[in-house]
Amino acid sequence: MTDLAPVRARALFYAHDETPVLSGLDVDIPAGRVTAIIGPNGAGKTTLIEVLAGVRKAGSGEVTRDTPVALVVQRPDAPAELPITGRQVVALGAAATAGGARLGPGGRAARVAEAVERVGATAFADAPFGQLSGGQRQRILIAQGLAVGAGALLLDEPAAGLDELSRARTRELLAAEAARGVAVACVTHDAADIAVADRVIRIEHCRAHLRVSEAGAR
Ligand SMILES: Nc1ncnc2c1ncn2[C@@H]1O[C@H](COP(=O)(O)OP(=O)(O)OP(=O)(O)O)[C@@H](O)[C@H]1O
Repeated sequence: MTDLAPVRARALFYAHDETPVLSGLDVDIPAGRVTAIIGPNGAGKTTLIEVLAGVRKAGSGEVTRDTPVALVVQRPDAPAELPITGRQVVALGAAATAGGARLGPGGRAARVAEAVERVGATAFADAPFGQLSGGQRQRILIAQGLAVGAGALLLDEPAAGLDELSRARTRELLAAEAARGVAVACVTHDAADIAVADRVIRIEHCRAHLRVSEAGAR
């Protein structure tokens, strides 16, 4: 018998206004695996990941989260004068973690520094977030997700805007998180991300067509 996935949805239905986007989906995001969520533009991938993370409420069906979930959103525009550094954005992730308060200021700072280092952002982390390039902001957001230390890490196109080195580094990071038992799901259009994913969920036609293939690579 297989363990229940810590993040899962059953008979999931979601509509934007009156338009059904997700209809009757059963989705598992298992621990220790990287699940790629793929499909054409407008298929409902972002909607799915936001419903799984709990930032959107399912219209009907059941969404279960047995673990805290960190969501890495697509990089936002940010005004250049926004008074927050990249490192402070990452610190919001460390503060959000279940054990964040117990860590204390030194522990949280160390966790932030580690996450910043893992995404290769040390050189620019202390610049204002709004003055970073799009790819640099994206890397800061990935670091924020890592700093949460949640049992599930859901990412919406983390590779968008990243150079090749940063894409490869992100793939390695996600595999490392899965290797330590995190349930990882990643919306992506990147062929290399899909090739190395343990599982692939394909969403098509804006609704219920769902295919899961298990690579079983790990
Ligand atoms: N806030 C919204 N209000 C109304 N419709 C929306 C909203 N957000 C998304 N939609 C619609 O829901 C559908 C799914 O959008 P979603 O962003 O989930 O797709 P996606 O698969 O992530 O697309 P992409 O690959 O282009 O990022 C699309 O038809 C889109 O137009």
